[in-house]
Parts: sequence; C-alpha cells; structure tokens
Amino acid sequence: MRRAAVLTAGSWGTVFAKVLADAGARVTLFARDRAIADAINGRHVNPRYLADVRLPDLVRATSSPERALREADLVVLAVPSQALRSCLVEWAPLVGPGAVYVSLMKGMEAGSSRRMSEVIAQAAGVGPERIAVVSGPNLAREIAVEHPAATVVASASAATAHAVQAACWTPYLRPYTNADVLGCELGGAVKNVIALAAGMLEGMGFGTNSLASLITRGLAETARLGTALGADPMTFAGLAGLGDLVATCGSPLSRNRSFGEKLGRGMTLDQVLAEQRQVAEGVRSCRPLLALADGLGVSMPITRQVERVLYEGLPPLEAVKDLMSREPGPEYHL
Ligand SMILES: NC(=O)c1ccc[n+]([C@@H]2O[C@H](COP(=O)([O-])OP(=O)(O)OC[C@H]3O[C@@H](n4cnc5c(N)ncnc54)[C@H](O)[C@@H]3O)[C@@H](O)[C@H]2O)c1
Ligand SMILES: O=P(O)(O)OC[C@H](O)CO
Repeated sequence: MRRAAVLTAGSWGTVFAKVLADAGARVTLFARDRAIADAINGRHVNPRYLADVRLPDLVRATSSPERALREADLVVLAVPSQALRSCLVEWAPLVGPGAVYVSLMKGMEAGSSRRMSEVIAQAAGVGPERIAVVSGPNLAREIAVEHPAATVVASASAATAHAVQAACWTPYLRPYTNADVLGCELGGAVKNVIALAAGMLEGMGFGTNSLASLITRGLAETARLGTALGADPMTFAGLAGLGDLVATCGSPLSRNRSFGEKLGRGMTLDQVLAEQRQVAEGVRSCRPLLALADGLGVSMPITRQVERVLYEGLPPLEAVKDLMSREPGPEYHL
C-alpha cells in the first residue's frame, strides 16, 4: 500500500487526499491549524475548506510535518506558490530518500519566474525523475463530490508518471500521463491569469462571445509563450491547457474568476485581497509570466492588460478598449 503525505490541508490538498485514499493509499494530511487536524481525525471533515464532505478513513491528519512525512513515498505539495520555497526549506530534510514529489500547484514564483517543479528541484535538491505535476480541469469542489473529471500527470520520468497516475486513478478522476512538464505547468499558471480576465468580463456584464474570444486568444498567448520556451504545442490543446482554461474561465467556483469579477465590478486590488480567504494564483503569477515573455520577445497582450488592471489601477473597461483597438492581424503568428 502506498503511503502519501499531503501538505497542506487547504481546498485542493484536502480533496486530493481524498482522491489518493479512494485510490487505495494511506494518506497523512498536514494541517497547519491543529483544530483542523483534530476535526479530520475525529469527525472526518475539514471544517474550514470542506465541511460537508466526509473524508475516507484512510485519511488521517496531523499538525506535525515530521509525522506527515515519516515513511511517505509520495509527497504531495499544495500550498500557495509563493510559499513553496520557504516550506521546502523546512520539509525537504524530513523527506525519505527515493520519495516522489508531486506538485498540485498552478503558479509561478515571483522574482525568479520559476515553475513549481523547478522550485522543488532546486529547494529540495531532487532530480526530475522524482518530480511529477498534476494539472487539469480540477475544481476542488467538483472533485470532492465526485463529478467525473480527467487530469494530467506530467513527469520527465515515464515510471514516475505511471506510478502517480495509478495512485490517483479513481472512478471519478481519470489521469492521463504526459512527458511535457513545462507545458502542463505553464498551462496551469497562465489559465489563472486569463481566468482573472474572464471574471472581469463577467463583472462588466459582457456575454458569451466575449468569453469565448478571451479563452481562445488566451490559449493563443499561452501556446506562444510555451512553444518559445520549448513546450510541446499539443499540450495546450489538452487537459492542462484548453481543458483547464475552459473550466476555470467558465466556473463561478474558480477563485481567480471570482477575484476578477470583483475587479470588473469596480473594486480595487486591495479591497479584493482583503476579502480573499483562498489563494488566487493569477494575481502573483502575472508578473513572473510577463518577465518570461518579455525576455523571449513573446507578446502576451491579455496577460499584460491584467497586470495593468492589478498593479497600475487601470479600469478593466479601459483594458478591454486597449485590447480591441490594437492593429488587427492574422489569427496565427508565432
Ligand atoms: N482549489 C482548487 O480547485 C485547485 C485545483 C487545482 C489546483 N489548485 C492549486 O493548488 C494550490 C493550492 O491551492 P488551494 O486551493 O489548496 O489553496 P487554499 O487557499 O484553499 O489553501 C492553501 C493552503 O496552504 C496553506 N498555506 C497558506 N499560506 C501558507 C504558507 N505561507 N506556508 C504554508 N502553508 C500555507 C493554508 O493553510 C492552506 O492549507 C494552488 O497553486 C492552486 O492553484 C487548486
Ligand atoms: O479556483 P481556481 O481559480 O484556483 O482554479 C482551480 C483549479 O485550478 C481549476 O482547475
């Protein structure tokens, strides 16, 4: 039987712990708040993030990272992307030799523009064969109540990808493998920025044509950056690209979309941040993505406008006007 540690017990970590247990693993979920760990052990619910879904008996919780990581052969990481590096400074020395790291995160590190698998490799000092990334259209709430969905397990090592695939295959979650770690991670990070824009459109009262145009052109700029970095263009037509973009931009369950919707209704960045209880990764990933694009001379006009709304106070309607008034060009250009 596999032994998995999931760090931490936020929305997706808690639901993924359920997935792993439903697929047969013994799971220890690390909750920073001891009251959450006690509730999971006593009542099988996470009262903060998933109060109405019973977690399987195979999920146990602890507020000690050492206890969570002891004997784990899968180390599943679900923290806000900006916190990962400092978490690993504490956690990596507690991880056993040979354990596989699984990233559930969809963000880019501010300052370095590194992807989460790159942060893991660097901060934990492990090779790419010991790292996998799980990404796809996986709104935690829907997976929690077992609505059928698919996802991607990406790793540079086929053996690692297959092992993680087997570890999270349940009747309601169908994992596919992919060797393109870069493309899968970029798809997950950029879709959060595009979902902020989708929310803004909703907040401003625009309709389905606007949303479909945004999703399609958002995918175009994702693929432009990805291929310039060396990703497989096919990845962006898959679950971690188009699939996740459609799910996140279209669902009121998305934190990024909801965040954008508030901006679209006229709230400021600080006002929305003050209300936000869960992470909206696009807010902090926007600039590191643009830094990558600028370094390569890649155009990402939607991401650029989202950044201006977030950090320059540009009214969302002005951002739309700027996007629409650019010189029209061919649909496809690299
Ligand atoms: N929720 C989803 O539907 C979903 C689905 C797929 C991927 N993801 C990705 O998973 C990652 C985690 O998202 P989430 O939904 O679980 O977020 P969340 O906001 O629900 O939970 C974040 C968790 O991280 C912990 N945390 C916050 N700051 C921390 C810090 N400084 N150090 C250590 N732990 C800290 C919190 O205690 C909490 O347990 C994100 O990158 C997100 O994009 C989320
Ligand atoms: O709630 P969001 O916006 O972080 O999106 C959640 C997942 O990434 C959807 O696949």
